[in-house]
Amino acid sequence: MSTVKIEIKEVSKSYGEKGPTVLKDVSFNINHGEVIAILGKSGCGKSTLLNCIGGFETIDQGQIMLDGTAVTKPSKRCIMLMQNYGLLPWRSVRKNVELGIENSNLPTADITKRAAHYLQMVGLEDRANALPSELSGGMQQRVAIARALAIQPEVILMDEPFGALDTFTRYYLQDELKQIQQREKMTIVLVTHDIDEAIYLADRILIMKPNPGEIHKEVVLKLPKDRNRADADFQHYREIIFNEFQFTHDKAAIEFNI
Ligand SMILES: Nc1ncnc2c1ncn2[C@@H]1O[C@H](COP(=O)(O)OP(=O)(O)OP(=O)(O)O)[C@@H](O)[C@H]1O
Repeated sequence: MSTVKIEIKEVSKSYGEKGPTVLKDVSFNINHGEVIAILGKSGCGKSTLLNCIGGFETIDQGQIMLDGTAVTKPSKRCIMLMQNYGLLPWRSVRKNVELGIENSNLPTADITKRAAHYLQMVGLEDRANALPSELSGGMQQRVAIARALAIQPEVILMDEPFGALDTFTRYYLQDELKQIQQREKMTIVLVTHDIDEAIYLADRILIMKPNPGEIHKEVVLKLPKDRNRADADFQHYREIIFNEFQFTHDKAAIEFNI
C-alpha cells in the first residue's frame, strides 16, 4: 500500500500584499517513492509551487506537510535540483559533491566515500578532480545530481533539470535518473516543459492552469516503469496531454518541447 509523503492542502499564495494570486486552493498528495511531473504554461505557478513544497517560499493559506509535519523552512530531507546546476566553479567535482554533507556529523572518511559512491553512480568517478568548467553541460548536471543524491534526501524537487541540455544528453540523463530513482526509491517532484520527459519519468502528471495557478487535470500514467517513447501507449498519453494544451487547435503553446 502506498503511503503519503507530501500533503498539499488548499494552498494559496501571492507575492506581496497586493500581488495577484499565484496559487489558489492547490490540493494534492504525493506518495512515498512516487515521481510526479508538473506541466503547465509559462507563469502558471509551477516553480512557485515547487518552492513552497521545499520551504523556500511561504504560503498564505493552507498547509504543506512532509510526513505529517508542516513544512516551514528548507530542509535536507527535501532538496531542490536547479536547471543551472548551482555548482561552485572554484571547487573540484568531488568537492562540489561533498558540499551538501561536509557540515554534517559524518566522519571525513565517510564523506569522501559517499561522494565517491554517488560520483560513480552518475559515471563521473574519473572526473572527480576536474573543475566544473572542464565538463560539458550534461556532465555538470550529473555532478549536481550526484551532489543532491549524496545528501540522501527523501524528496528531490527538480525545476526543469534537463531543460538546457541537447536531446541525447537529456535522454541519457532521464534514463540515469529513472534507474537511480528505482534503486534509491526517493520521491521526485519534477517541473518540466517537456511533455515526453513527463510521460517518460512520472507516475502521475499534474497539469496546471494559470491566473490563478490551479491544478487543472491529473493524468495517471498506467505504463510499465520501462517505457518506450515509440509505443502506442506512450502516444496515447501524448495525445491526452496535447489535447489539454490545445495543440491540435490554433492556439499552440510553443514553449513546450515535443
Ligand atoms: N519572487 C517573485 N516575486 C514576485 N512575483 C513572482 C515571483 N516569482 C514568481 N512570480 C510571479 O508568479 C507567477 C508564477 O511564476 P512561476 O515562476 O511560479 O511560474 P512558472 O509556471 O514556473 O513559469 P515558467 O514556466 O515560465 O518558469 C508569475 O506571474 C511570476 O511573475
